[in-house]
Amino acid sequence: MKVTVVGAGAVGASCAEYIAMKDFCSEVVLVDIKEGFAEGKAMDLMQTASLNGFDTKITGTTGDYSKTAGSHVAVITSGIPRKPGMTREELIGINAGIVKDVTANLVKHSPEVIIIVVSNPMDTMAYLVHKTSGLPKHKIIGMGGALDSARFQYRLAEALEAPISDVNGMVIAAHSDTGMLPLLSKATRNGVPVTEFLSDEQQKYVIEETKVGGATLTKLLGTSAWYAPGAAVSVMVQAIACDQKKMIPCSLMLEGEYGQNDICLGVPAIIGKNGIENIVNITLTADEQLKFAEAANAVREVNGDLKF
Ligand SMILES: NC(=O)c1ccc[n+]([C@@H]2O[C@H](COP(=O)([O-])OP(=O)(O)OC[C@H]3O[C@@H](n4cnc5c(N)ncnc54)[C@H](O)[C@@H]3O)[C@@H](O)[C@H]2O)c1
Ligand SMILES: O=C(O)C[C@H](O)C(=O)O
Repeated sequence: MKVTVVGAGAVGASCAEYIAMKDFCSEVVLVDIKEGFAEGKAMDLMQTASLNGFDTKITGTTGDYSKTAGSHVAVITSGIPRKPGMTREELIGINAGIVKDVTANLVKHSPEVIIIVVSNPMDTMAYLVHKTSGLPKHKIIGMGGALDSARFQYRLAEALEAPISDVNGMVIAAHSDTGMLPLLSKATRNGVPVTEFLSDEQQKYVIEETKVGGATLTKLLGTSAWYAPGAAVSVMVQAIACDQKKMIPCSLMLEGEYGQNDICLGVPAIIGKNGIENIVNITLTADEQLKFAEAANAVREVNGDLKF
């Protein structure tokens, strides 16, 4: 299994590192536009192989996509991250052009590739890849829900004063500060609804802190996060590489599901060797349905700024 990661910056390198550490791929190719950067990151990571005990071969290239030929999966992390005080949506002006070019290069050299879109604003970038790549819809997967769900579980464990392994929960809808929808109604501690343990105030705290999880880290770090994003991507790549049929919330093209059409938004999906193998329809409360529709309206407005 060959995986390409475009963008050898914070998220790209973290994702390559987690993929290598889990040792389920034969090869990871890092691509960056900055001269020598991907080569340097690849060499540094390879020098951890004997220390960390993995056999995955990591190579780097400055924009030579022939080196990515025959990739099964490609991850797009190229583009700029936000700074404190910015929204993800403000990145569209620069990142749309980058994502469009990178997609064309990837598909040219790996026509069968499955693309995982990470660059922000992610739901809109996933939509852009759908509109420009010519790939079938099951091969384009936006990464947002896996990360947001991990942050939801972190906040739930904190409020419950429980180990994270006791907690389960999922975030759907948009990967944005306002459009995220943490499904508190379905979150559990070892199968027991968390709503049995948390006060209304605690529930509100968990939801709000989850939604601004990325902004909180951006404020602390001066740029956006990379460890949890890299780990979230590695989980998705592994689900494909090992045909795990895992249910992961991903941003994917909706064609009637959840009452939406012609939009990429986060919903639970079964991820396996073919990419998106099934879209899972779950029952939402009336309030959740309303919030999902509001998130869709906001993403649709951002999509309107795209030029194909
Ligand atoms: N979807 C998510 O959950 C999620 C999570 C974290 C970050 N992000 C997004 O991922 C992107 C990357 O974040 P980061 O922190 O790694 O940024 P970064 O600046 O550390 O890395 C980005 C890299 O992309 C490279 N790049 C730029 N244009 C390129 C091109 N045309 N071809 C190849 N490489 C190119 C840059 O040289 C840089 O090394 C941002 O848009 C950020 O908002 C998304
Ligand atoms: O917050 C950001 O801008 C980066 C990313 O989308 C995240 O959620 O960490």
